[in-house]
Amino acid sequence: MNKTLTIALVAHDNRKADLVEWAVHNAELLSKHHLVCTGTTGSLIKKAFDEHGIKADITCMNSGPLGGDAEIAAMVVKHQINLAVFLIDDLNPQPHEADIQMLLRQCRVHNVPIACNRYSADLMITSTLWDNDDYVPTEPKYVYFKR
Ligand SMILES: O=C(CO)COP(=O)(O)O
Repeated sequence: MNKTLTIALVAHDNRKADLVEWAVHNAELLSKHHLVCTGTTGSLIKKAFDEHGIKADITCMNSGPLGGDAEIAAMVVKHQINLAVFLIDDLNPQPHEADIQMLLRQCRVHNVPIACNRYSADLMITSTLWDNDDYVPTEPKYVYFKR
């Protein structure tokens, strides 16, 4: 991929091992991009990258329950995120469910690709569309009533 992307990486506690493993597996590619993570996810990815001698540009926001998802959602709204990988723990409740839904919703509203499993993440980071200047993503066509 020739473009430099800003990629959000977020995982719930029970999915962090999975995301760290995925990030290390794809470190060569990820190290060419800017990574924005929620606090704990980012510190674990940094640690794993350090252990493997991988240099990467990683920005850590607040921890998810303390507003990290909300900060990344705000970046999505401002079109500062090109791609998000969000491994959600679908089997346990989270105290900040509202923020999680907000991040997912803002990615849908602003047409930001978001992978919620590793298979989707693999497909998204290997897509040739990133470098295809003729490809223009179709925006969602919402019909809504203005109040
Ligand atoms: O809770 C999260 C996402 O909803 C992740 O936050 P942390 O990476 O800080 O654990």
